[in-house]
This record gives sequence, C-alpha cells and structure tokens, in this order.
Amino acid sequence: MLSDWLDLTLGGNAGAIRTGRLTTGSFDCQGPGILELTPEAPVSGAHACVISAGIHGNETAPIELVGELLARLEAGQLRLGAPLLVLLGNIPAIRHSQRFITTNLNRLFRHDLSLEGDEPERARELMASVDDFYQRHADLPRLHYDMHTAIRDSRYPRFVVEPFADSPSAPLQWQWLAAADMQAVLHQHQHSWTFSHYSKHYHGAQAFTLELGRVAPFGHNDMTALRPLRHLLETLLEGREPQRGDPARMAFFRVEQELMRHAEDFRLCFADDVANFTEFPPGSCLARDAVAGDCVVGEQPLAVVFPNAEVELGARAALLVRASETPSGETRC
Ligand SMILES: O=C(O)CCC(=O)N[C@@H](CCC(=O)O)C(=O)O
Ligand SMILES: [Zn+2]
Repeated sequence: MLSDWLDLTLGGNAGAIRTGRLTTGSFDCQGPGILELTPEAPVSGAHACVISAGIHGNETAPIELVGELLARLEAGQLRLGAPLLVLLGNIPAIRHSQRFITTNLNRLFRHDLSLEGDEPERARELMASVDDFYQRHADLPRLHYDMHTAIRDSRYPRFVVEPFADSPSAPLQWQWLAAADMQAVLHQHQHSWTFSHYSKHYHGAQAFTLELGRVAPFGHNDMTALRPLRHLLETLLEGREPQRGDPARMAFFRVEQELMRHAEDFRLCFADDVANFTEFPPGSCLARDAVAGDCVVGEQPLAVVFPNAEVELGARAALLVRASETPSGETRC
C-alpha cells in the first residue's frame, strides 16, 4: 500500500512495494526513497512536480507532511492530476535522526561532483531521478519544492530560500507561497549547489527550499501550521490552479555574504538561542575564526540566517542578509 511506503523505506524494506494502483492513477517505487505517481488523466495546465523531504535526516516535519499527502491520495480524498516525484533524501541519516552521516547532502547537487561516499552517491541517484522525471514530462512546466526545517527558531518560522539563477522566479510563485502562509523569502546571491538550486540551474524549474519551522522529532511537529502549505501541494498534485495570496504579506531578504568556517578554532559571538533573521548593528562581531579573523558587521546592519558553528571546515557557517524591497533581491537604499 502506498501509505506504507514511508515506513517500509525507513525500515529498510523499500523493495517490498514496487508498483501499484490508485483510484486516479498509479505509482512506481523506482528505488529507495524514490516514488513516482502518474495520473490516469493528467489535467491540462498541470506541473511536473517534485517534492523532496529528509535531505537532512533530523528534519521530520516535511516527512510527516509527505505521509499525510500519500495517505489522503490512497484514501481517494485527493484526485491525482499531475505527475509527481516524491523523494526522501538521506535515508540512513533519517534512521539515525541526524542531519547527515558523513557530509552535508545539500551541498552536493552538481554535475561535476567528484566526491565518493554514501552521501555523494545518494546525490547522484537523486539528480538522476530528477533528470529522468523532467525529461519524461518535458511538455509540462517544472516545479520543485525541497522541504526542510531549521535548527534554530526564526523570526519568520516558515520561509522560502530562492536559489540563485540567471532568470528570476515566476512572480506567480510568490502569490502561491503567500497563500501557503510562507512568511518570508530569502534570495540567494550566488550558486549554492543545494537540491532546489539543482532543479532551477540545470532544469529551469521553479524551485525553492522551504523552511517549515524548527527541527523536532517525529510526532512533535506542529502540523496544523503547515495546513496552508499542504493545501498548496494538494492543489498542485491534483493539477488545479493554486490559490493566490498577497506577496506583500511576506518579508523579502537577500543574502549579502556567506560566512564561512575556515578554522578548527571557530566560534559565533552570539548565543545559541539567537533566532534566524536577528539583526546586528554596525560594529558587531559575529564570528571569530583563527584563520580568517573576526567577522564584523560593516556600515549597514546585517541579519543572520542558519548560523551554525559546527559545520565542516570550508563550509557555510551562516548567511548574512538584508531586507530587500522585491522578491528578486533589490536592496533598500
Ligand atoms: O537551520 C539551519 O542551520 C539549516 C537548515 C537547512 O537545512 N537549510 C538548508 C537551506 C538550503 C538553501 O540554502 O537553499 C541548508 O542549509 O541546506
Ligand atoms: Zn535542512
């Protein structure tokens, strides 16, 4: 049964179900954590939808959300109207309730990846499944929502990260995401090799990272806060036109700088309970790095997003951001 897919996959029995039928389509388990749903009758205007969760193994709310969607499809409460690829990212890390096992999977989505190991191998499998899916549905507009939760509290608990690309995202996306009760948008200023960036950069998909609250164990997530997003996902998988909200309800930010960790001896200068999007005035010391020196805020205030002193050497330890007036990241004067 489709609703057993998550449990079987996480229990190491991914091979126990292969293909099956729904009232309105069929499903095909193409590999561990790789599930494609195909409608009997695709609805005109439908998107080729990719929904991914568990790219970081301790981020459980998105996995629970996928479980809710599959259960409602199986129960016939939703009519499948769009091709849908559901991906569960780092399966061993989910089993261990860890962000990753050896290296951060969400930095490996690039065609020239040369690393070896379990996470690089998984990135290759996921990239190949996305390539194959979009190629087989080449006539449809492409969409990818990669769902995460954040390590810290956030001033905006639900926010969107818009990957960098040459062309801006479709303005309609901000209307859909506002209706889904996303509260802020963070525009990336450079390539980041995340999963959503992969779909946007290599496939021209409308692709975003969605941060959906704070990391919590299974069963401890506030799923009611995610109802509006569930509604958006349901509408898309039914192939219907999503509701539109007012993007002016969301706060827009752009990344000014990535703070990198260079030294073993690296620390952030603020407390662990400082929330994402907290602003620091000019002159504040944000980090001390024995190799790179101090990171100090310049003439304009900066806010911190995803600060994490525990990242690998050479990895991003925080995004330093400023408010912008528009989704594509123009900064206020
Ligand atoms: O809370 C944190 O520090 C990390 C939450 C998380 O996993 N965020 C993603 C964002 C991806 C992006 O920049 O698009 C990540 O760090 O991979
Ligand atoms: Zn994550």
